Amino acid sequence: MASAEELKRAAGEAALDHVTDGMCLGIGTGSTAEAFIRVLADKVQAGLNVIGVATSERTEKLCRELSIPMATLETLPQLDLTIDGADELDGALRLIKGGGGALLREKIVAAASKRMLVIADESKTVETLGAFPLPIEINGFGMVATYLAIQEAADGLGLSGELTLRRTGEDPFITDSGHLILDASFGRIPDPEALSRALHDVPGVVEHGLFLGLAKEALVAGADTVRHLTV
Ligand SMILES: O=C(CO)[C@H](O)[C@H](O)COP(=O)(O)O
Repeated sequence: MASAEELKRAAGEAALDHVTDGMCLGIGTGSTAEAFIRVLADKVQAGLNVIGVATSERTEKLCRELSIPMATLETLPQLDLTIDGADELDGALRLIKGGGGALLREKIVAAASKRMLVIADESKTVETLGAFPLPIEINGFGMVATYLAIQEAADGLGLSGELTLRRTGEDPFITDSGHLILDASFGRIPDPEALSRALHDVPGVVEHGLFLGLAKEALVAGADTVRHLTV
């Protein structure tokens, strides 16, 4: 049986077929995105000409270490393709992202791209989003008020569950943009669009990890093959 690492690498290798010379690439965050970055770096070494925009400081550092040419979204605000992992994807390619804490930049970069291609292994596919706790990036100011307002918004949709402040050891986890993350264990999310709107209506919510209508394609690595899903 293929290991998780092998599946991530298979998805990363399959993603290379979608990368062509001269592309401006959004580059995702997480272990699957890192598997892609490593195979991309080999191609760049062999002469592929691309320029990347990272979705996190961690990705930026790895890409630079591997000599992938990098730019910022300020200098390159329109990208051809973003390749990124996901924590969950459903049949309509709606995603939960942010397990690695990079959801805000990931969403900005994906939205600035003509295409978003998700890379994942089969374990990430679900019927209904929500088994993975939904990351919600919030401003530190008034965080208790924001916490309560999120609970109220979720209650209004019939969703309830724990909201947990993400930590690194004893300290709150701080995102690359200086915010906090609440991980929301709502369970099944039958109407992700309604939850997205409700969360965006809460002052203090900077962004959430529901990626809706952004990904039109995914490469999902299973034991025998990598499936190319489209919507
Ligand atoms: O959204 C993300 C980071 O914010 C990642 O894409 C997501 O957490 C999946 O990570 P991995 O490939 O390590 O399972």
